Amino acid sequence: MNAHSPITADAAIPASAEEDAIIRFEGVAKSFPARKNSAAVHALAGIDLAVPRSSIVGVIGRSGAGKSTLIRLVNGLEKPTAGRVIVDGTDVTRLDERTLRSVRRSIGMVFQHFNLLSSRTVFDNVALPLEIAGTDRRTIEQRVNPLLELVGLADKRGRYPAELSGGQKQRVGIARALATQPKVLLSDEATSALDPETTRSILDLLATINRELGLTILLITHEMAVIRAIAQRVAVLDAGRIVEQGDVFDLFTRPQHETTRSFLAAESGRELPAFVASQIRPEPVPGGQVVVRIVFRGPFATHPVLSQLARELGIDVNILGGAVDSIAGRPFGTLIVGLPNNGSSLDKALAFLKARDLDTEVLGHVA
Ligand SMILES: Nc1ncnc2c1ncn2[C@@H]1O[C@H](COP(=O)(O)OP(=O)(O)OP(=O)(O)O)[C@@H](O)[C@H]1O
Repeated sequence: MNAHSPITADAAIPASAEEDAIIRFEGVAKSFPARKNSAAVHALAGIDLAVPRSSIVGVIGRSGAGKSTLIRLVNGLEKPTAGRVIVDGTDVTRLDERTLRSVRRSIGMVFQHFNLLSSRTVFDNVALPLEIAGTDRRTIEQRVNPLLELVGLADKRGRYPAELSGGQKQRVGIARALATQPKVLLSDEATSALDPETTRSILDLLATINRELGLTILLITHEMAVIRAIAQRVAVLDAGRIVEQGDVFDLFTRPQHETTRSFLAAESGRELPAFVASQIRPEPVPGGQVVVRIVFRGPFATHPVLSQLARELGIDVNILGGAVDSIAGRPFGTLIVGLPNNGSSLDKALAFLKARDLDTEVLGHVA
């Protein structure tokens, strides 16, 4: 996959035009017309996004960024004002309602609030899309029972939604989304209503489904932790535009856009330790230290670079905080260090780190 690139809407280039994309947004815009008491809303503009077949792609954005609108364009619940949305070779923006209904069967969807029918059992909720499609009872039994096994609810087939926990309800929602054997699964904040532990188990289930069934998943979320847990690629949506997109590891370790950085602020090691945050200031402090964030990627994450720096350049390095972690199975570390506030030592230290392919960022100054 390509490294990520910050893009402006006007110069937007598909992340990976040559890849086998099962979903492709091409120059998509969506505006909602003005109404009596409200101005027109430009919900999306200049969207170019490719979702490779069998991948998990996340779209992250704040409330109102346009996430729901974007996902509703895939199953034709919204029509774009400009551009095309291609799903498995079909431009879904040009279909009549009847053809769209059949295409929707190849697109499963899971929702934040599960959207189960309270008067139907677990089995009958999962069977519903098959009944609507006119599937015979025997085939329904053959399809639904393994799906209940897959989501771990075989023993709950006769229960009603009110008798289930949030996590179990979402498992029913996932089984129902898979009933018509879709090519694509859309997830609209599927874990936002769940506690962290249940979130983890639902994300694990989605990852298993992706791996075992090869099902492509496009998910929208406002949480970086969700992206980090299961996505391979990510697009950051801000006020209707994709401001940055790419490989999850690259985006987490080399965020380019301010919005991405703010989403990452609470991620491990990026947050300044409280005692530094309370003292840090933008202007140099005479005789003080410069606070620098160093990001270690890949093999350098475990090298003793700082002790080399201290030894070879004779510069004191004061470690203020940090963490070593892994994203998508690749190690990376973040260290917050204090370096002497003296021009030549600082320049030498930054050049030393750059020569070892480490990213540095001057965050401010402390006494
Ligand atoms: N049917 C509609 N008519 C008018 N404006 C709409 C409509 N649907 C969405 N919008 C507007 O489009 C913008 C994007 O909304 P959208 O629901 O896609 O954002 P979102 O990122 O999903 O937000 P949230 O996380 O709060 O659900 C918002 O300003 C919203 O008010």
